[in-house]
Amino acid sequence: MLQKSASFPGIQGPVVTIVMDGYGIARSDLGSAIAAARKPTLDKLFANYPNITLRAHGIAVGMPSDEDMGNSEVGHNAIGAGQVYSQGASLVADAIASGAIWQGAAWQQIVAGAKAGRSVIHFLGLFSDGNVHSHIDHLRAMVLRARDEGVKAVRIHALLDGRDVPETSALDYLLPFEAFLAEVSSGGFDARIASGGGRMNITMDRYEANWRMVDKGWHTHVLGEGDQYASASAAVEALRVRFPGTIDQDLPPFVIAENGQPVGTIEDGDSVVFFNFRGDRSIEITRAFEEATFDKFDRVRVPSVTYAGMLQYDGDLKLPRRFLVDPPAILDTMGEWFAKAGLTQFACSETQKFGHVTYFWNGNRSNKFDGETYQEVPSDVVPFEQRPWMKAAEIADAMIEALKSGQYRTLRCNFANGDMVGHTGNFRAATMAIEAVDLELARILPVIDALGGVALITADHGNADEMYEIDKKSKQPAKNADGSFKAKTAHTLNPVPLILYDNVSGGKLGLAQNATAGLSNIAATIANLLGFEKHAKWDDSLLVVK
Ligand SMILES: O=C(O)[C@H](O)COP(=O)(O)O
Ligand SMILES: [Mn+2]
Ligand SMILES: [Mn+2]
Repeated sequence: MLQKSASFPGIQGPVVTIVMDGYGIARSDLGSAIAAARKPTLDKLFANYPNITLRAHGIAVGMPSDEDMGNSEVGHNAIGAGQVYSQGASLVADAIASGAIWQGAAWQQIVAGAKAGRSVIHFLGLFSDGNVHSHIDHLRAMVLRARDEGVKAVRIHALLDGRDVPETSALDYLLPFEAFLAEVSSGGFDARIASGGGRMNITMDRYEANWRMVDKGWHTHVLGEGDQYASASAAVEALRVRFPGTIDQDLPPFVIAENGQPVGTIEDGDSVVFFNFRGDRSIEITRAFEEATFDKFDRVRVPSVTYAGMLQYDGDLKLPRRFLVDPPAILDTMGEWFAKAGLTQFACSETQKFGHVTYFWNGNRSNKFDGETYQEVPSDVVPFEQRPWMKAAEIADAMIEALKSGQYRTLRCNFANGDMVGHTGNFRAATMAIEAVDLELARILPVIDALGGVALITADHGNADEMYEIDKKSKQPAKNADGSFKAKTAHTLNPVPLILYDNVSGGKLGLAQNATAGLSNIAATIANLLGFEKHAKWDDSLLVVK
């Protein structure tokens, strides 16, 4: 049981955590949609309330190195668990480096399954080195291992990124990889890219926002239906001419064919590895491969395959059944321990981030703890640069209603705007996204005051704080040939804010900045605000009681 705090009785009213997804602290105003936004409420918060910065990238959130940006999964895991676990990116890299992955039953079944059939392994996943959902080096290692174990053919189904990496970088990955595949295709081994498309166009939907994407992906990868090209790089070049201005993540699907025949449809007896390690965008396609009865779209033909995910994406649902590397065992989350203490908890976001404040928050578990209530506001299915306000107002409505109901001791929400609009690379829309969040904070905070509560306002990682690519050499914003700035769609390496909105303690409470303060210190801070000591496993609280 969590112990009652000896030094602080806890806030009488509700304790609220607001995650502004993708809101980092920019190093420079140039290129920051946050600096360019009109945000009087946030300006007042930074000027008048205790606030510090938190590390939200790299080793501080369980990534392999400090070159790795943060992301929603590792960020919400660290917030919710109050601890830092080695995350998928690190676990897979380590399993490959040590060779443990090849000794595991899942890899051996993938190889044995393929050999019992046509001896084909399909590798499907996000084709970049973003290290948010996947890493191309993991794919390369698996192709080589498959060859060395005597598999006859591999087929790669490449989801183009442009969201965790520069927005038109697909050829930087495809051309060297095609050369690599050509080089290893000898002595009876045949390795080719068979299909692909932009990750926000096909296959990688999340939280059931738009099953149509998965439907299109199935038709592309499994059935081999769609526009045909001679190679993936030729497809990308042609699609860029046909759809000018379309960035990689949005490119339409393509199928690689020879003499009119797709080179890599997925057939009975094949093996399939979905090589993303992150779960949110892996679950729907995995369900399409694994579920016997399935009503999300017409699969037309369901090949009988040996299927594995890089990790298990949902431990509660056991999805997928077979996986190459064990996921981090995230234990003792604040959701669990607050439930054990009998606290009522409310979580809300719109579809695009709903799982972030529920499933990621609770250590990648889809089942609720006792006393938790979840509310999902359905997201629009549109390009978010066209609706930068997204569902911020509706999330605020839900939070205000939940607050006023008096039913919840602690509440949390995620505003998707800074992140989802930041990923479009549209600077103007991103400023509006931040302005929308600011407007809604101005609605929620007075309600918290009226109830005698407090709020922690923070973020999971940066995004809208850096909307221009930074040139690696000069460290300055990079420019296009025409002199305009190069739009950046990915997350940033910047820290995030932690603001304590407190009008009830009379200045008794503050936040302690220290060199290692990070997202994993938030759980203990919330526990203290609720009047509890932190769980022994959680990183230290940042709350100062004067
Ligand atoms: O999945 C995505 O949209 C991006 O790769 C990462 O964004 P998120 O980590 O904020 O979800
Ligand atoms: Mn995020
Ligand atoms: Mn993001």
